[in-house]
Amino acid sequence: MTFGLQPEAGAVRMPAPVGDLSAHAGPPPALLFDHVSVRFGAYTAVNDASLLVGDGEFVSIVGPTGCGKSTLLNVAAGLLEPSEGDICVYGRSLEGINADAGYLFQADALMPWRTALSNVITGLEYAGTERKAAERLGNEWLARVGLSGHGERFPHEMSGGMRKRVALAQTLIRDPKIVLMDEPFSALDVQTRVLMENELLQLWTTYRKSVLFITHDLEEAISLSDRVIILSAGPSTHPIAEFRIDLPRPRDVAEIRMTPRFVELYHQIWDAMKEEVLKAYERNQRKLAD
Ligand SMILES: Nc1ncnc2c1ncn2[C@@H]1O[C@H](COP(=O)(O)OP(=O)(O)OP(=O)(O)O)[C@@H](O)[C@H]1O
Repeated sequence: MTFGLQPEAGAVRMPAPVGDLSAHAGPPPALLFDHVSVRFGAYTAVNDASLLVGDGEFVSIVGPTGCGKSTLLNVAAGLLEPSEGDICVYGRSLEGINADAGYLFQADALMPWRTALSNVITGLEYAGTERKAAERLGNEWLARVGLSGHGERFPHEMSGGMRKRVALAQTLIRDPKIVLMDEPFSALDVQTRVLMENELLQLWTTYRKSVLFITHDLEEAISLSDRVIILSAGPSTHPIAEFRIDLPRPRDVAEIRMTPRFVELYHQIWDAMKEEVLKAYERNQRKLAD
């Protein structure tokens, strides 16, 4: 069975659950969800989910609201233990926090009492890096995310886009092999969002991290990713389809959205997703009526 790394060109719809890992060949993937289920009390949020992120691959997960996207990301981060199944990081079963992963959330996780530079180097400080060396590296990273000369600003003195850049530098300065991103740009205005998406792609091209990216936004998922995985509506979420995104790189996320191939992929993926979105919407309406 094709398991993600080399699906055929174009759209590849996979049966649910996507789960036969035995046929996966090649080097161990950065992340492997092996028949993962997550229950919160009697509620089954995720049921028998299997998926992988190859080394250096950019994979997005999309799905209806509340279906379990963040839950899967928390499992990958080691913040949440699966009720069943296993999560492997570069071939090794994960126990505790995923030390190979950096995490970027939707909400700002910057410390308001620290300057941009001081926020960027927080992780290095905890790791015991000498202050001068940490500051030198911190300034390099601020330059890489377009914030040269802004190191002394406090979070309240920066725009949402600038704060997001600081958060990105804060995550990448620790050189994680894997970056877990939970709707990192959803709070930004449309223009800033496009700028940040392009910057993320440039950084990804340079440093080739393995990325698992969660988003509601199908356009964002297609324009950034190598593969897009669709989750079913909750409860008992699991992958229902995956699509290889065969758009050329390097990409400009605004321009790529105008291309015929992008539009074609969008239609194919939306076709696979809309039934689940509708199901989730109807369930939410019923909950509100109860
Ligand atoms: N700690 C928890 N305890 C109980 N239920 C939880 C917990 N965390 C998540 N859930 C439930 O699990 C389901 C999936 O939640 P999750 O946050 O993973 O969904 P999501 O797809 O990321 O949501 P959104 O689209 O709103 O960002 C939801 O019904 C949620 O209420």
